[in-house]
Amino acid sequence: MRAPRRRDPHAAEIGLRRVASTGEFHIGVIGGSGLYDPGALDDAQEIAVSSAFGEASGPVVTGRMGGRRFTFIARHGQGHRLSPSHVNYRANIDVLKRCGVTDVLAVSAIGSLREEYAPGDFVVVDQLIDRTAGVRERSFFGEGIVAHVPLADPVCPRLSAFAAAAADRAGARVHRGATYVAIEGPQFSTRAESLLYREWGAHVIGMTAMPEARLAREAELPYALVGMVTDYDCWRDAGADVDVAQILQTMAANADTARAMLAELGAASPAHRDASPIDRVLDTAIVTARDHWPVDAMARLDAVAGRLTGFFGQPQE
Ligand SMILES: CSC[C@H]1O[C@H](OP(=O)(O)O)[C@H](O)[C@@H]1O
Ligand SMILES: Nc1ncnc2[nH]cnc12
Repeated sequence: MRAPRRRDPHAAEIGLRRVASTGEFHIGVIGGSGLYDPGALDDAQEIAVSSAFGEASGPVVTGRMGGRRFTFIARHGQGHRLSPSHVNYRANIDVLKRCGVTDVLAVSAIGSLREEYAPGDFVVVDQLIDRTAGVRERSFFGEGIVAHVPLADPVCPRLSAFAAAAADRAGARVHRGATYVAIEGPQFSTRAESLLYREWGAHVIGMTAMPEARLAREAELPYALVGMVTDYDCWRDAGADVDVAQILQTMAANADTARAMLAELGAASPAHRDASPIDRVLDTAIVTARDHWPVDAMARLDAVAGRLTGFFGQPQE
């Protein structure tokens, strides 16, 4: 599906500050490798939204499915131009927050580190191990305003349960609960690394969930990750080691099921969702004394932490 491209009359407004929340459940979808569009959205609009954190991966597409609002961004950009190390994760999350999303569902291609997670299966991840190299921007905070959010449980159990049920209804074989190890890439792992991650207890592997999940948490957005297994990485004695052709072929075969999952999610989600503790995680995370918050940092955080900083120094709460 190609949504009509247009400059929304409110785009400048959206680029400046987060859209006032209507209290409506609004799902932001980050589409990974092989999922460059969300499927048919009612009243689809493509909007270029600017971010205080640089260039997002591309414009968002916003519209409705099953009555629910979805806003979609392709993680690697249209045409898959951005490597996992070059995705601007901060800008993507900032842009989704500016669009008023209440929750973020990431959809990713993943390798399997376990025999029972077979190519084509969907895996709803519940834990993350970060093996990225530390070069990706992993926090919105630190330049003038310091915050330490809790990340013990990096995904939202409610959104994960909604997504798992939707994937079931879309006809996928679904595994609930798995530990995802995020590597820097862009190369795939060595055999020794793959075997080591299995010993660590990881079940699946990818290159993008970190720092995405960290940033969603800082932006007070409940985050869930549905992985689609594309390969067995390189730990098995039998079978071929992972390569991109294998991944893209499996993704091509499963992208329609992923879109069906989104449609099912829209059809079954409540119009309004109950509050989540993640919605207010910054209440107890910011350590910098309020009278030391620099105005420029407050302006940059107007979407991510707008609930606390307000717009250009005017606190909203
Ligand atoms: C194209 S193969 C490797 C690539 O696929 C996964 O991307 P995403 O998580 O965005 O679906 C993996 O993390 C790598 O970035
Ligand atoms: N084996 C693998 N390693 C890292 N990222 C992946 N994405 C899909 N398969 C992968």
